[in-house]
Amino acid sequence: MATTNLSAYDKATIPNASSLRFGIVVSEWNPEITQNMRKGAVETLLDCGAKEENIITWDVPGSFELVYGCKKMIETQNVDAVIAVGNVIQGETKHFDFVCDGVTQGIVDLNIKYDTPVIFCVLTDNTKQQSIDRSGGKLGNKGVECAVAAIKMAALRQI
Ligand SMILES: Nc1c(NC[C@H](O)[C@H](O)[C@H](O)CO)[nH]c(=O)[nH]c1=O
Ligand SMILES: CC(=O)[C@@H](O)COP(=O)(O)O
Repeated sequence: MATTNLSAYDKATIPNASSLRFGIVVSEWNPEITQNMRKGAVETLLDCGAKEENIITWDVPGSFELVYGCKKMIETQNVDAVIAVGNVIQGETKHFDFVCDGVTQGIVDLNIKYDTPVIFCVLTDNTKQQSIDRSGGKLGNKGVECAVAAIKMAALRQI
């Protein structure tokens, strides 16, 4: 059963992001996918009131490096939330499993260790087409979904 549209959101249900700072850490693997998600995330943050100067974007080599990149973003950039953007596609070997497990557990650990939410914007797909469909294709854009999550979690952090 395919997922629902990832890009649907109701601004009336989203806090205003005008006072919030966001970090976005983007994997360079599969850039045609990750750049589309980054673009969707930035456009959504801006649409919900975020200021362009309050969105800091860094690149890392691959999804496995997202964990360290998000760690440094939290430690040095005074952000209210971080969006980790990556795309892992199954190849011939078990490497897919280890990368996915590593980035997943690493982001979980960051959410436990730091008081800054890290949003899991990592597509872990069987095929390239699945990734295309979820990064601005027929199923929407994961970056949009994760930008909304980042705003909501940043607002929760301020309680
Ligand atoms: N195959 C994919 C990778 N592999 C690279 C790792 O993420 C990592 O950079 C390397 O193992 C060095 O530590 N990364 C992705 O993001 N997507 C892939 O499909
Ligand atoms: C997720 C990966 O690292 C994978 O795309 C690499 O491909 P392979 O498993 O064929 O080496």
